[in-house]
Amino acid sequence: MTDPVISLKNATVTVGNQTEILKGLNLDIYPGDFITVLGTNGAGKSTLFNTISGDLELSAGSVFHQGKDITKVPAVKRTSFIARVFQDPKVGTAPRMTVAENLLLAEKRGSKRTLRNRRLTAEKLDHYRELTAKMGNNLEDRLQTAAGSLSGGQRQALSFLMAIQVKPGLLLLDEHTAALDPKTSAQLMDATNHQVVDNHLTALMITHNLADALTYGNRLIVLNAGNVVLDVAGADKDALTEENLLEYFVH
Ligand SMILES: Nc1ncnc2c1ncn2[C@@H]1O[C@H](COP(=O)(O)OP(=O)(O)OP(=O)(O)O)[C@@H](O)[C@H]1O
Repeated sequence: MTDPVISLKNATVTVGNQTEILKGLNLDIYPGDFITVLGTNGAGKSTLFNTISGDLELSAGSVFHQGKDITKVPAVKRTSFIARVFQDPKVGTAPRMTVAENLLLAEKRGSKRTLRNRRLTAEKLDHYRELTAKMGNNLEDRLQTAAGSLSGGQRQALSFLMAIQVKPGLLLLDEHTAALDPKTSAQLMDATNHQVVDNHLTALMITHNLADALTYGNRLIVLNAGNVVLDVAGADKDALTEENLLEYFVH
């Protein structure tokens, strides 16, 4: 069987007065997995992402990347293979730079982010126009607009494109459509799905939207009190209903 992209073994995070917020969690993420992640507030979803990205150290257990132990590898080094999109449209883009400049900046994942010695050629602009047009929200007409002047939906679409500009080994989507109005959110979700599927990305997506969790992805996990309480894929996932899922939402 193929090696997992990321493996968490007995991942444990303890804070303050011995409070465990991840409790010996085990999870194997395989190439091409698109996993929707559900769970009550405080279940440990963001903590899970923080341990994968390296922003939070494990108190016990290990993280492996393609079989290599990366438990002690800092977040900054993991950006060469892990990309993340956050809930807040303001995070992830440089507000004073144009959309095109932001995309140019994102072309070198993991290395120092500078525009020195890099130029926006006509060829690049054509490529960015094509890329942004796929997001379905007229971002392609705003390539020369400062990111800070975009609508929330356009800015989030830009953050998303920047995250996948260089294909990441793993894409972490941290409620990336939650701050948007329902129509914009649905539209970005649809574009996200196309990009993940068409580019064979491996992705985890935290959402509180049960319908989205059921509709998208090949696999679904539910976290509760710092552990995975449901992990289903394929036909088992397809057979799930929102009522089934609610049974796992216990405080
Ligand atoms: N650095 C920290 N110190 C103390 N407690 C923390 C810390 N980080 C998270 N927690 C606690 O750990 C639990 C899990 O938090 P986490 O943010 O991972 O939950 P979540 O599932 O992402 O929740 P939400 O859906 O509200 O975003 C919560 O009870 C939270 O208050």
